[in-house]
Amino acid sequence: MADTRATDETSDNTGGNHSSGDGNPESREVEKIRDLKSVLVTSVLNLEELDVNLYRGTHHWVPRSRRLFGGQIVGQALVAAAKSVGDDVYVHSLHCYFVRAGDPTVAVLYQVDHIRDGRSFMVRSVRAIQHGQPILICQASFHKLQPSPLQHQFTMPMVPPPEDLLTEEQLIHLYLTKPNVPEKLRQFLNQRLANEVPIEIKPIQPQPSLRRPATEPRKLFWVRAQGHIGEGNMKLHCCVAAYISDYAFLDTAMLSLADYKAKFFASLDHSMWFHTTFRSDEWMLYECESPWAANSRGLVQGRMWRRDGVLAVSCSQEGVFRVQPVNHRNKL
Ligand SMILES: CC(C)(COP(=O)(O)OP(=O)(O)OC[C@H]1O[C@@H](n2cnc3c(N)ncnc32)[C@H](O)[C@@H]1OP(=O)(O)O)[C@@H](O)C(=O)NCCC(=O)NCCSC(=O)CCCC(=O)O
Repeated sequence: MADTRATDETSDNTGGNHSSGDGNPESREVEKIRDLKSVLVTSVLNLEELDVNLYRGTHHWVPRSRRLFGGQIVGQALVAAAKSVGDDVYVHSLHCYFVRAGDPTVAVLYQVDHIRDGRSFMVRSVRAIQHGQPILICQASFHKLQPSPLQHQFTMPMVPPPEDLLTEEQLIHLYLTKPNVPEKLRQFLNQRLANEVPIEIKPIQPQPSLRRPATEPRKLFWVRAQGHIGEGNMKLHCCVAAYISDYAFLDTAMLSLADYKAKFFASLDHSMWFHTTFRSDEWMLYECESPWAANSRGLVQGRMWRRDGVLAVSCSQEGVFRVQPVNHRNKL
């Protein structure tokens, strides 16, 4: 398969061959941020080894729900599992259940069990533990590279390139310059700007306001890790993709329902399939859709495309949604 990744010469020392260096001060600022090593690599996915097959992870960003971000727990579980396999195998899939809410005030322990080492495949089971109890159980399977003539993939949807689109932050700044933005909405948007999510997003069809009509439960956005990671460590890019894949994914299921908000929602499980090499610090198109929702649950499926059209990762997740009608008089 074609591989359009930047070489280390162009990416490690210069901040990569990213296209925002057009001479204007805002772009230079963005470029400076891109030069910094991603916090995902320097801290979030940098687990401390406590004992054989036992690791400790800490947090960087905690969602407004005050429960740990699911993508962080999955990403860290995959880091722990990947430490127990050699460099000649790559994760091809993982399957997780979120069984308890994560407590953001304490670290998470990751205990790895070696389930089987086969000739081609190796399977690991990881338990993420807090307060002596599992918060996540994860099975991850690794595979040697075994090329085969059996090859196909869907075609990437046609969308504008990331260079033609604004980031979520830029869209919020733009929106806040409008007159008559309700105070509650202004507060909400300023809170979003203060969020230190280590992910950058460029929506293909930005929602102009929070008051939106019901639509087809499908959305597309460009996404990448904030900061620089560089080429070379495919295991690490898979762990970063696991982190990224859970962000802004589950709410796809809510798009079909207008005039309701989720008073409680959480992901129940998360599965991923890794198909080929990619860079998680380069823009990837995340195509998210929800084929079904009912009975307080919704299913979402996602595909992450490299910008050269290669399907890199597939994901799926089911979540629980407890919804209530929005009172539009008090609505943001
Ligand atoms: C999924 C649950 C909650 C299931 O546990 P449970 O004891 O069976 O909980 P539950 O009974 O469903 O209660 C949960 C909540 O739902 C309420 N509830 C229960 N039944 C009803 C009803 N009929 N009507 C209205 N509300 C109902 C309950 O009162 C609970 O609410 P509460 O927590 O008390 O406010 C649990 O296993 C859990 O917390 N697992 C961890 C889930 C998690 O933390 N996932 C990862 C984080 S979510 C994420 O990262 C998504 C991405 C977010 C993003 O895009 O920013």
